[in-house]
Amino acid sequence: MVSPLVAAARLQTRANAFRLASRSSRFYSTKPQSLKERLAELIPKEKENVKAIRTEYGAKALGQVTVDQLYGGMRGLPALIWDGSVLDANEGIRFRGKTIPECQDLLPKADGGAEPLPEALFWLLVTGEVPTAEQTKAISAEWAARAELPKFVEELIDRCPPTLHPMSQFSVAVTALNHDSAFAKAYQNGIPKAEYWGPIYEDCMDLIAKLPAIAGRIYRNVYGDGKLPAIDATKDYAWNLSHLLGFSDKEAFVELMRLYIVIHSDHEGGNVSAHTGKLVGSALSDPFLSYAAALDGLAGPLHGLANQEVLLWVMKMRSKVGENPSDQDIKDYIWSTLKSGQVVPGYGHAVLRKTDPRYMAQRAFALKHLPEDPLFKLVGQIYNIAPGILLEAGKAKNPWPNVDAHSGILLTYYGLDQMQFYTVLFGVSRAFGVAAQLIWDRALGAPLERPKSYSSEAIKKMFVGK
Ligand SMILES: CC(=O)SCCNC(=O)CCNC(=O)[C@H](O)C(C)(C)COP(=O)(O)OP(=O)(O)OC[C@H]1O[C@@H](n2cnc3c(N)ncnc32)[C@H](O)[C@@H]1OP(=O)(O)O
Ligand SMILES: O=C([O-])CC(=O)C(=O)O
Repeated sequence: MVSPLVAAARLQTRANAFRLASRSSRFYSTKPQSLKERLAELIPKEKENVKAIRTEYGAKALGQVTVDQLYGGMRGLPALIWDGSVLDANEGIRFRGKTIPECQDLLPKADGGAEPLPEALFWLLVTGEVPTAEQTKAISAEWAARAELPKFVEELIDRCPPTLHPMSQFSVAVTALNHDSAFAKAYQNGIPKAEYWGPIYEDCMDLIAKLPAIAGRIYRNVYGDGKLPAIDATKDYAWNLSHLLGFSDKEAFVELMRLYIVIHSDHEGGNVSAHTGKLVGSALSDPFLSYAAALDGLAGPLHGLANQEVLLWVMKMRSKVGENPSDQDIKDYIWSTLKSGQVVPGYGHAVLRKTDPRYMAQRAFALKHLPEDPLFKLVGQIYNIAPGILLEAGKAKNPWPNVDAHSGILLTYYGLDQMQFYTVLFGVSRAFGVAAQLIWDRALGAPLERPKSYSSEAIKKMFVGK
């Protein structure tokens, strides 16, 4: 049974597809309209839209800023613009207005696949439109064609000691891609501001295309014999990522990667990685430098590294309480974590106040593909217990699980059990949202970010006696 919302979105998509198909057959007899061509059409309209909003509402206030917000990590502070995705505290993420189930329903799939293709999600994030199957395939082919790494970047990764955390290796490699940045070169050659988005787009496409080769190389160097297969230009992005990691023979793993990249791609503008990418990009650092900075933020345990921390925590729990713990064993373990001053990884969120729909999407995947897996059952048991304890402890504003509470056990099931590597996969995914945002920021001429900071002394002086 399809909800009215999904049915309406489907109709809209079919209308879009029809419009696109007829436009492309009129103007491009052999090739479908490319993402860059569509973007070039959308940018002037969006510039007009922003101009109109600023003329009409530019002087309106969005609310008050409290002193607590300055000390409290700016929670709830309205400070950023990003159209790609919006997070509702109770409902979770929508990509260009579409929920995760709607994306699963509407976005093109691989032949024989059931999960949406990340290529299509990128198109959606950039344009707000669902691409046709043909356009999605064209992105797969384009990314495959751009996938090769410069030799010196391969050597740089090969020289990293295997003891260097995979996220640090990842960041080093992405930073080094700046060597060939089209934007950095164009800037040095005096490109005018109105044209920035063109080379930024090229860099973003290169960035996303090269991430599987970086991730695969790190994985094979640290956990294998360092030898990598060639990518297959006829396959999709997630298949090639799986192939470079050594898992493309498991069709369900490839499907997992498709879902994984889609759900981890973007989480509105204010999360640490997305905001870091935007901030660094605002200095006109190229997309490689901007995304390396974003990766460094993603590598923190309160953000993307939490997926590694969850699995470590679950494994430690298992070694303490055994394979089949009672509810009481789990309760005691969670309390011992809290009493020792640590967070329960995978639980809580800065914005969400209900179970993360990304957790639910992964749970649905597990119910379909690995319902009897003992680790999946354990994670489900923890889900039944942890929120009650976090509520009783009374500190966390959100006692429910986030995306990171589930991803590790899915990867472990398929044999990817090297948990230090997990955040690299998150980093491959998050590039989709950050890249889409960098393209639009430069297209719309977003300025250098520079908010005001205050000293505590200044705050006291402002309010003393008032
Ligand atoms: C992809 C992602 O980034 S999803 C998030 C991944 N991170 C994790 O799963 C780590 C565990 N969770 C947390 O640390 C937090 O919930 C965060 C960082 C995600 C959100 O932080 P905040 O917005 O500050 O949460 P909140 O306002 O609820 O925090 C209030 C208090 O509850 C604590 N708290 C929040 N979540 C948890 C948790 N899971 N376990 C224990 N304590 C928690 C906070 O540490 C804070 O304590 P303090 O007052 O002593 O500083
Ligand atoms: O939104 C946040 O702050 C953290 C998060 O879940 C993400 O970035 O995916």
